[in-house]
Amino acid sequence: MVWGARQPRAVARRADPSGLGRPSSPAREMAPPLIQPASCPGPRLEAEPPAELNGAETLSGGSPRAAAMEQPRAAARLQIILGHLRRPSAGAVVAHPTTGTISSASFHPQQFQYTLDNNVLTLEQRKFYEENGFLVIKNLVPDADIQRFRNEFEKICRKEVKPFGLVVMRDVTISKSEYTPSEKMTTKVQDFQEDKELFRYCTLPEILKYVECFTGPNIMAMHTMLINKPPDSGKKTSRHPLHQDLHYFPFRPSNLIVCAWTAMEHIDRNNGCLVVLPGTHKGSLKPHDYPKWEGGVNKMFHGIQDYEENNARVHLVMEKGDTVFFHPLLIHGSGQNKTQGFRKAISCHFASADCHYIDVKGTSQENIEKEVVGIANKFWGDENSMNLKDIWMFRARLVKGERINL
Ligand SMILES: CC(C)CC(=O)SCCNC(=O)CCNC(=O)[C@H](O)C(C)(C)COP(=O)(O)OP(=O)(O)OC[C@H]1O[C@@H](n2cnc3c(N)ncnc32)[C@H](O)[C@@H]1OP(=O)(O)O
Ligand SMILES: O=C(O)CCC(=O)C(=O)O
Repeated sequence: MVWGARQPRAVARRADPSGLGRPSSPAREMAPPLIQPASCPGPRLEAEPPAELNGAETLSGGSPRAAAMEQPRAAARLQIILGHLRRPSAGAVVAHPTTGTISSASFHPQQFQYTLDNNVLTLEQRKFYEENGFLVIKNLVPDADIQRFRNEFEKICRKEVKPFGLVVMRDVTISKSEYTPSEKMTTKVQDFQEDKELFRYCTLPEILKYVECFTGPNIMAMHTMLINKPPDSGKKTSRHPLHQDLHYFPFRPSNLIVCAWTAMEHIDRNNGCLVVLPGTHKGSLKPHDYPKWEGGVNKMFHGIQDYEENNARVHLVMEKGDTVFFHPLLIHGSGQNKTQGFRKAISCHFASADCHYIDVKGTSQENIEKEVVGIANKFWGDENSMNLKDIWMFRARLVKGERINL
């Protein structure tokens, strides 16, 4: 697998991040210390019975490794970097009217700190995101695009295409069985930034139009996934534990990061929909670690150890093309897939190019850094000894505007 590689700093970074005009102070946001106070504010939406949550996960199908062996490492990296520099940004975004049912809260525009005023979100939509930390836009991605993502995913599973840097993962319950290239053995593909067809998702005007409401105009695609949640084997390993995505990210500020997650088919509690804890984006980053599940846990599926049990949970039932945008501190996860089908969703975490990297040493993120760097070094060789920032710089790609810090 490839979590990343070193990129020359002179190429990838620029000084002087521009202001985004965000009302809240862009003061440096630090990673939380290892021991931190548990704080969990949170509004209430509809209270539902607790969802069963947990993880699904991965195993490399070997394509990055194969690719890496085909060419010297330094040349491969240079090729990627030059590719990034040549790539144009995604271009102008046309505004469309929005759809979606919104509930309101008692905010005034001057109090907004999680959304930007660019005439895309309605006032009600902004209020909803400010209050809840997520926003579902119905029917955002056209069927034709979803079909193309599906086709490409199937080609990857059959190994007809082997995108550079892609991580192919399989569920922990089959992680030690012999690998046969098929959709049934592929739980997730991650880091598809070099796959032209899948990466189209991150450049879709429909998506970027909304992303800009959270990140501002300079947009980086930081982390990409197509999740193929498998039918649960009975061990409940298809669950994704409740977590905050910021745990994985060594960049800040969190308010300039947003995830877009698009259902590729009808998704409900039966096949493992997303479950979110509304309002938890207003809390802090909490310590994460592996949940103690009897049936096993997928690699790197860390969960929050001490979330507020009484916090309301909302299950996001979505149709094909519906897209949820959510804040990286929002506590979320997904339940087990009780059907025989493979539940598909495609997602990208976007960040403002004005964000900056942080050092997570001495913070609660140190455990995930250790795992990620350990795997990257195993793959690329210790002599390259990458740190978390190098890894993220490797996979980050500009999709709109100007590459500034990240
Ligand atoms: C915001 C966002 C990041 C939120 C999330 O998505 S959280 C989850 C993030 N998860 C990940 O990023 C997982 C990344 N996965 C990977 O990096 C890879 O699939 C690996 C788990 C490292 C496996 O890499 P691979 O190249 O396939 O290496 P190998 O086949 O040689 O396996 C190495 C050892 O790992 C084991 N393994 C593979 N898949 C899993 C799994 N799903 N769960 C637990 N263990 C697993 C495998 O059995 C092998 O173990 P040993 O033979 O060394 O004992
Ligand atoms: O798609 C899912 O089931 C969960 C995805 C998720 O929570 C994540 O990757 O952060």
